[in-house]
Amino acid sequence: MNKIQKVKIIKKPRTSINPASSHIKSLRLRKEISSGETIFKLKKAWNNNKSINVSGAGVEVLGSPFKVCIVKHLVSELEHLHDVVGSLVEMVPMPPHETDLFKFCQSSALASAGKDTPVSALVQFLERVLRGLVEEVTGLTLDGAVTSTMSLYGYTDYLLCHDDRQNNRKIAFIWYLTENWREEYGGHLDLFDSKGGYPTEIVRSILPEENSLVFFEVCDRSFHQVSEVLTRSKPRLSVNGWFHLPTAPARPSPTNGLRHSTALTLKTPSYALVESEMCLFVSNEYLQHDQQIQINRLIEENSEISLDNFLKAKWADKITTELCSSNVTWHLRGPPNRRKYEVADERSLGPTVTRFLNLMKSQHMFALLEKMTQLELTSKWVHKNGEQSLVTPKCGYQVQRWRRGFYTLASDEDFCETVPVLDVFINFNCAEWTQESGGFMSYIGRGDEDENHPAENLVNNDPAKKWKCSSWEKSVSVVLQLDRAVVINSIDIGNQHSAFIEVLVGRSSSPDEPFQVLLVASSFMSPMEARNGTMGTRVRMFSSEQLRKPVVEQRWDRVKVICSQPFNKHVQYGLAFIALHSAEKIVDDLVKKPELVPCKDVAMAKNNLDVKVKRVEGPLRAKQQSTTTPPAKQQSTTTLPAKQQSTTTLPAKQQSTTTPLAKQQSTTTPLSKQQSTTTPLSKQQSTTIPPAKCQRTNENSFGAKQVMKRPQRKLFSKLLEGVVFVMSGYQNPHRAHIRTKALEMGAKYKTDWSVGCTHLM
Ligand SMILES: O=C(O)CCC(=O)C(=O)O
Ligand SMILES: [Fe+2]
Repeated sequence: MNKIQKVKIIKKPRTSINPASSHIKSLRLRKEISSGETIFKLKKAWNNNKSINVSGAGVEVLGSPFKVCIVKHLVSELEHLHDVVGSLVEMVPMPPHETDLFKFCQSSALASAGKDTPVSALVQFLERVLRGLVEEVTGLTLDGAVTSTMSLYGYTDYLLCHDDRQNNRKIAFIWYLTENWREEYGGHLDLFDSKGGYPTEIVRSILPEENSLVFFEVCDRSFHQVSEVLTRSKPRLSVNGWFHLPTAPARPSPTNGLRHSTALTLKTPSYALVESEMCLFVSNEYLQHDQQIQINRLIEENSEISLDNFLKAKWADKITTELCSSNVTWHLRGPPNRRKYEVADERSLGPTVTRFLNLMKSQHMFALLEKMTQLELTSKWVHKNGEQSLVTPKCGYQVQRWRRGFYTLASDEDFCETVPVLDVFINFNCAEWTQESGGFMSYIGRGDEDENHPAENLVNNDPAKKWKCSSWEKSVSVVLQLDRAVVINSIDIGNQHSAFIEVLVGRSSSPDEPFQVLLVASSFMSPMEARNGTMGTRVRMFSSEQLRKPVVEQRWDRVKVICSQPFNKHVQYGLAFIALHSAEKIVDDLVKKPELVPCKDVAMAKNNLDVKVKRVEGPLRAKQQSTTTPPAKQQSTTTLPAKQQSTTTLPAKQQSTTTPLAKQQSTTTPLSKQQSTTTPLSKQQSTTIPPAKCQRTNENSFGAKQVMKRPQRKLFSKLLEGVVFVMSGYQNPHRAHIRTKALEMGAKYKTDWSVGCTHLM
């Protein structure tokens, strides 16, 4: 039986537009730019870190805050440029992307477009003409290949402060393509000054004028951002990318994490306060035992909770008035590549706020939170190595003020890195807050794991790679395109924590016909296993008897796999592998180079999934941001340490609202390798942003969430306990090496697949 070399994922339908490459071929640099005299001046300034404005040629070089070159009217033929932009916008899908760092629409890498299309012609223009110009000005010899994408920033889109240092990028460029862009539309390219490796303030804002080009040297000072787009009238369009050095050694991307001390200083609770303060401030119902039990139950289930009217109205009002008073001194907190919001100087706070803060950091509040969460929040004697020590949880807090344009980037370092944390916050001055007002607090999972598990992994025969959803959704699906239609006689499926897997089939020749079920939804994990996270990597093999007749007797070239996990919301699930077998002979040549374009389902699912609150192996990350025009909003935040693991939540007795926002991934750089989808631009522009699980900014609502999970340590020799594996396709010595390692990790090895085997490697 031949193994069908799985798949390419459905390709975008051919557009009716004929290659408009002729337009692009006729794009020429405006001749004043490349005159010998201009280039000489620019080169000299660039090399000496000096600024020069060759105004006659419309070109400027900046020596600080880092080396930047700004070219106005890059190409001479504006009509041609309009044609090109028109074709590109129609041809290039630009799905929306959002992380804590950015929100915009972006195409996949333009270089992946087929030959003889307007896109490939544009890439050639970038690689030849633009690279030539950049090389002349900078004196660098650059790699022939450019990494480029098309980006579209709609209303309220932005890209926060970053330095572009990734993947050996040497020169970044942006070519702006929207006609008549005006100052009041926002979307400026802001350049930051820096000090000691940290961005400090914006020293230059560049208007993204049509047909202007900016390029700059990517270095540890190249901090820049795209300010929020403030117009609904048109999107900010650009082609942007990076040139690399030809033989730059591959080195890991700098983390850009620039470790910054946590915003909070941790303190032990105060014991001075009398308990009556608690009854004075906190609404009675939250002090009642049965309410606390109910709250605890909900926290156990969801790991977060929002308690409306946590404080008695009278006190909440007093606090609000004091916080809004002009007596309070607010300081902006940075650095801009990490956060931007204001923090109150404690000494300037009014008496009620101070009293309230004392309550929040008192042992009584710790005890109340302990009752609600069942986390260990009060001092405990701990026996360790025959000795007893008193462990006292600590808290850190801030009184923050948020307004339009403020943000924090997700970072575990905002919390203690090694200690689990309970995040607690209370909002003031946001009565009648609407969704339009923005300012949500969102909890997001690590996106970087998800980036490692794209659907492409299902076609790269690497057993270590899997396809996983990036955060929980009841079901996710992927469509695989085979090289030809065949009868599928049997299927092997390696599970990755899905409870059920269903396989459907279709034909590319009849795209409108619904998929037909080939393998009915089959159980891979019991509800108990799913909840406990055990036995999530079973392999099951389905013979033709287990596949549905008459479907199994017919030829199909599309395979849709639907995975679902209704029992455990906190697991990234998907497929480890799927192998389809056919008795028909498959022509090797056709199947060896599967082309993979993730289908819309995946891209959409990914977008949808990424925004959900999820719990993955690592700590959850937090994001706070305010992007629309709200009245000034105030938040106060208290973080308390915690110990146990728990999950997401909903409100106790009163309602808490979770409101849709947008998708977040926690990658720290704009996506340069996006999936392409079949969604035309016109559709995407009207795409509503996928829902996210966000904490609504409710007036006087109290929110709590455990944001870190302590990984359970396991002995190395037990890491693969319970795994019984067989190996296929590995040659010695690699084979022996893997086998030995797996055995050392507690797995059992079998030479052939048999009952009891759990993994096929
Ligand atoms: O569009 C711009 O002005 C800058 C884009 C950018 O910085 C990026 O994509 O990394
Ligand atoms: Fe950038």
